[in-house]
Amino acid sequence: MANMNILSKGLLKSEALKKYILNTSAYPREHEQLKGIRDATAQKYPNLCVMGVPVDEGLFISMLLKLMNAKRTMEIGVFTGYSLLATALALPDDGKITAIDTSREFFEVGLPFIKKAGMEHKINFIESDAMEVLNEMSSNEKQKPEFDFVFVDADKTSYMKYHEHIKKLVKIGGVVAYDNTLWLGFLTQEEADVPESARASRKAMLDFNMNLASDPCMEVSQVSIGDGVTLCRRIS
Ligand SMILES: C[S@@+](CC[C@H](N)C(=O)[O-])C[C@H]1O[C@@H](n2cnc3c(N)ncnc32)[C@H](O)[C@@H]1O
Repeated sequence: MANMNILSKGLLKSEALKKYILNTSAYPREHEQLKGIRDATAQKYPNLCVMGVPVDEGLFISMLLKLMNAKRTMEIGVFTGYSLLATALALPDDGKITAIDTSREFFEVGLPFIKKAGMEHKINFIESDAMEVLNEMSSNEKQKPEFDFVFVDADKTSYMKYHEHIKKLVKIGGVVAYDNTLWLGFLTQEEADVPESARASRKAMLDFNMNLASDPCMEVSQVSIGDGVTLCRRIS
């Protein structure tokens, strides 16, 4: 019973801390057009708006990109463009983002805010299944792109397949960031306690995390921000 109390206090504290971080350092620093995307998404897709990266994660990605001097990036899983615009704002004026999503409709919700921020010229949006684009890029031996940074935030069951391609497309010293690697906290629960709709992704994420932990090509750091972001720096 005593242990339960400590545990529940810990969880409550962590929710309170999350709010504290958002209110103190994240919301006040959110770019006006990013807030525009967040509000427009909540209005248009009230049940899906949690798909966008949270504000503190957007700031984290922005900081990382600037520290790396990233110029050429790829994003898999754009939705309405929150992380995409956070990335575009962090890149230099001649920076370029290859942005892939199966839905142009989602992307178009955020596009007016991307335009207002003056960032459209940095973005090449491709409406496609990500595997098709990755297959094509990987098979083009003559002009294989070399990305400084790749952000992956699409279907969780495909992360392992994406990784096999991306690790050859990111340059040595470049970084791949995988979102949702804590998968809503379900990873540490028994499968029977997890809603059926989340089980396939939970299993895929458990396998993916295990696989990354022993990937000799990557230095790995799993960061507990948002729903978990795993940073992989290519070392060979
Ligand atoms: C979690 S949302 C991305 C959120 C986004 N990063 C943001 O900050 O708003 C996942 C997106 O992945 C896209 N997606 C799912 N499966 C995909 C696939 N196989 N190829 C490309 N995009 C995919 C969905 O259409 C959806 O927009």
